[in-house]
Amino acid sequence: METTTSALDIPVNYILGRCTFGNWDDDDEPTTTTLSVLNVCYVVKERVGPWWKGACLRRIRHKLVLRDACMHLKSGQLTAVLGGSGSGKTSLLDCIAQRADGTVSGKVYFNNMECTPDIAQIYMSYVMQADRLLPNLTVRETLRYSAQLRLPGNASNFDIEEKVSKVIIEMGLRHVAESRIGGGIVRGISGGEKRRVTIAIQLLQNPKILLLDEPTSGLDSFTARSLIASLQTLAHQSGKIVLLTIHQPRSEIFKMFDKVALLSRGQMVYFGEASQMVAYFSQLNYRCPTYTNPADYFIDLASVDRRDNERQGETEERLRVLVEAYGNSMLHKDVVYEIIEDTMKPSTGRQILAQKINHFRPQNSSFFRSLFTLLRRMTLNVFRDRTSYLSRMFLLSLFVPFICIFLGHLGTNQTSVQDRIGLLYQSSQVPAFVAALNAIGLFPVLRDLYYRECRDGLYSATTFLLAYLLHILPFTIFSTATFCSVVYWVTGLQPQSENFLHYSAIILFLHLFGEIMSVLLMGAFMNPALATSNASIILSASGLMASGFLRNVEKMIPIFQWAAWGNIFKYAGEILAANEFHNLQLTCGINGTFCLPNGDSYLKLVYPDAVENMTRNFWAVTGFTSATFLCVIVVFKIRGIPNLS
Ligand SMILES: Nc1ncnc2c1ncn2[C@@H]1O[C@H](COP(=O)(O)OP(=O)(O)OP(=O)(O)O)[C@@H](O)[C@H]1O
Repeated sequence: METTTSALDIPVNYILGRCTFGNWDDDDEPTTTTLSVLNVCYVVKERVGPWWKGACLRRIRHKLVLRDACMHLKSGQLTAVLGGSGSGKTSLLDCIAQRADGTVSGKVYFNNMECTPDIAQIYMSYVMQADRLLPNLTVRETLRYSAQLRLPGNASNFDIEEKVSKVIIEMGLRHVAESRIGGGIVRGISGGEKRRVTIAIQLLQNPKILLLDEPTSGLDSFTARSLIASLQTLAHQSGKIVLLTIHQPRSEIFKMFDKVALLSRGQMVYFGEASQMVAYFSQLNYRCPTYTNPADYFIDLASVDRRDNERQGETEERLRVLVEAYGNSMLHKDVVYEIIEDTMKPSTGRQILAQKINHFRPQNSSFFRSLFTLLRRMTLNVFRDRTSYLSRMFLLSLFVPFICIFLGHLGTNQTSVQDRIGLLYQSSQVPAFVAALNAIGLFPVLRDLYYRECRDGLYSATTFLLAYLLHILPFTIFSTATFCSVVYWVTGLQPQSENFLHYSAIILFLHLFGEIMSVLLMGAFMNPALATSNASIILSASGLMASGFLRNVEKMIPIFQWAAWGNIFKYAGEILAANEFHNLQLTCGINGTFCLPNGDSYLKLVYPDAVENMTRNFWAVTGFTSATFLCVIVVFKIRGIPNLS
């Protein structure tokens, strides 16, 4: 294999090595990486005005978030982006990682080659502010599943275990490797350890560049210091570029930075060696007082004081002078000169790199491998969560005693007709509702993890949703079987096994439909509470309008009749009615009042063609459930991946 080093400073065998068995980890290959940011400007659109005016009527305001940001970073450096709240730190990382929502101009170069989303996905890892981890897995399991999703398909189990153990040691997680992550209800590892797990996940891919947004937020100062020390070691020993944003670093942390970028309202006030910062500002007559943390002093210096107009004017003028001074400084000119000089170099390796890029995306690990990894991870997560597990298995069964006690054995007299209708109505509604409730408890955390991993390019919406559907299927089948077995036989519905199977199949489909509908709404709305209320309204309105148990559909106004054709409950209702009332013998009273001699007379009145349409209706129910699942995939694809912090 060729071992020449391209002009991009990436050995060709590094690229090729990723697809060779056992050689996907390039730790032993010394490479110099550069990351250059040249005159990056970032503009976002904001809609102004009350929401009820809608997207079209609200005025659009363009906001300049970053202006002419320039940075030149080399491997082995730990760089911090400092600045007050809203100064553009996160936006700068978003632009570098090619994840910005708005319009970006200027250039970002990776090893002197213009950075594209493909390059960013392969060589950069982005640790967002929030830890999105499954609470019921241990640290090692979390990393193992992540490795299976991230590493190339030819990585063996041994390779994966080795890599996982390595990052566990690297991030100082050995003592909690077998502990659960934990969450809001179950206590698990500490906040600092969760941050380390999140970083460790990104390190699995052995990125050349590690971007971290506020890695120390929410941590006490000791934990924050030890985390930054680990990142410093990572940069210095592994030769990575580590770029992080940080709020109020204590002075010991400040000393660990090799370089610092200071931002104020999207403009650079300083970019250079951390050790030169005090001298630079002293020469501008802003001397950091003795015994003052330089980071605090510089962040204050770069912030606008908005307490009153006078102070705002003063601080804005000071910032204008500082920005101008930095723009005219040799420090800035050297950075720009260095970037331009580097990018002018001939780069024969670019085409090779460009050709290879498509082959080494993480999602190129096979569809089935991703699907089974997700399936195993989701199943383990639900098995470990006692509440979710019990609720999935037995929540539907909780309704059984109520139904059985309330209705008892139905018999065949005239009043049993109404009891049957009530039972069938409840049978169609309850499973769908219970499924929606189960989804609300479990899906949001999986969805947020999907958003993060999908943004990292690990798998698609289809793989995720298919894995979700497959992992709930055994629970859905079990809880339906338990519910139907008791309700059906205790209440004494038609005793033939064929009828029981028809009844159970419809309950299974409705149970599944409720879950899929709920997932669809959680794809459309970020807020799970909003999704739940919408799911409840849709399911009750559908059952009310289309099932025919509360009101004969034929007697409704035409618009409702047409709408019923597009509703799964119409077909499910017809099947349940035909299944129960066809060939059912009823007894009449002795006082000669109106009497239905058998179930078919009831069907003739309310569901005239239900028996003939059984097969068609079964196909319709199957089709509706499948089509709703396809709609979920479409909704997730259209909605895209929100830029979660
Ligand atoms: N997509 C967007 N839509 C609207 N405004 C945005 C968007 N992205 C960034 N901004 C605005 O740009 C400014 C900088 O945001 P950014 O999140 O980068 O700041 P920050 O320095 O990271 O702040 P903090 O330290 O508080 O997280 C803010 O005023 C923010 O509201």
